[in-house]
Amino acid sequence: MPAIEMTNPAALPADWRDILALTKPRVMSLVVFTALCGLLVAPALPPLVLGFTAILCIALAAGACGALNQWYEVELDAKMRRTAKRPLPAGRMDRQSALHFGVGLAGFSVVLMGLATNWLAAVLLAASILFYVMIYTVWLKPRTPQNIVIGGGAGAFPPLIGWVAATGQVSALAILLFAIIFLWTPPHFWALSLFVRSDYAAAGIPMLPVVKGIEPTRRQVFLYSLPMAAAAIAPWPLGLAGPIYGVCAIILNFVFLVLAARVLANRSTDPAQMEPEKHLFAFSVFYLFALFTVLVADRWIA
Ligand code: HEM
Ligand SMILES: CC(C)=CCC/C(C)=C/CC/C(C)=C/COP(=O)(O)OP(=O)(O)O
Repeated sequence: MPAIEMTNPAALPADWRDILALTKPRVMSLVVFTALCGLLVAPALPPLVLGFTAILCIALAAGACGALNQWYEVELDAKMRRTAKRPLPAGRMDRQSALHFGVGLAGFSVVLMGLATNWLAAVLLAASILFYVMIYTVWLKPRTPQNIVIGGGAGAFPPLIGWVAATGQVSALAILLFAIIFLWTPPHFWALSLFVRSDYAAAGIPMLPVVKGIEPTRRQVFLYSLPMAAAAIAPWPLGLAGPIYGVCAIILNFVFLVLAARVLANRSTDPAQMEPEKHLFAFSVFYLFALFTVLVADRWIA
């Protein structure tokens, strides 16, 4: 645990914007959306109230992850331009409150999930929170550039949990949805890490471009994009999704691969000239929203 207390009592208390910021709402939006899509493409739909409760639980759990991550990383966040204005490093909230908020949300979301849907969904939810906080944030992130490959698995759970909340069991499409996000995470994050490399270097976090350099990271971005595209298109040939999904998935993945190839071809080491990396990062977020949207549309229209 970071040793120093970053609290600046003069700036307390936090307002609702800080509490919201603690949950990383922009990231949470995609986590929740993929969970909702996992629930909506499952073979059996739960009653509306239970479905809504399941998605609420996943949102609260994702918020807990954000709060616990920021509680643990207050010193690191203070060293990076991108994160220095967060409520804890900026001194607008005290660490103890963030810890209580995170633990409370985590416990509440898991128990509510178990009571409202089923205990397999609750166990998977608890495992994702523990995975993100303990395996990714505490263990791997400060130690190895493979942190996001292994630890990023936590972010791949939401559609699987949505599916299990609806059906009580795991099946092939749910596992494929997990695989798509698992393989999507490295290009998503490493594209960003290339143009904020100096932040990670300043904070001493061993992200790939800091440890191995820019060119190897660009190669990894492209290499992970290939199996990601295969996993994303696979539901169509496997008969788990129809042609609407198949055609849209091919187009989305084609664009993704073109942008990843532009990253691979970029020779600049100056963040100001890393347009291909910025484009791929921005597109990666749109891509996942769009891919999951067409999966649901395909299921509901066809
Ligand atoms: C270990 C895995 C991951 C890492 C290290 C990572 C890292 C990041 C970082 C550093 C940002 C920058 C924006 C910020 O400061 O909030 C970001 C943005 C974002 N990430 Fe990830 N991410 C990961 C996985 C995911 C997953 C699984 C999802 C959702 C399925 C996701 C969705 C998003 C979204 C929606 C944004 C916001 C982009 C924006 O602000 O426009 N990320 N990610
Ligand atoms: C089912 C469930 C609850 C899953 C949620 C898992 C989750 C929160 C996934 C998102 C991953 C994420 C925010 C990574 C940010 O990396 P970082 O923490 O290194 O980013 P930072 O540098 O911005 O703090």
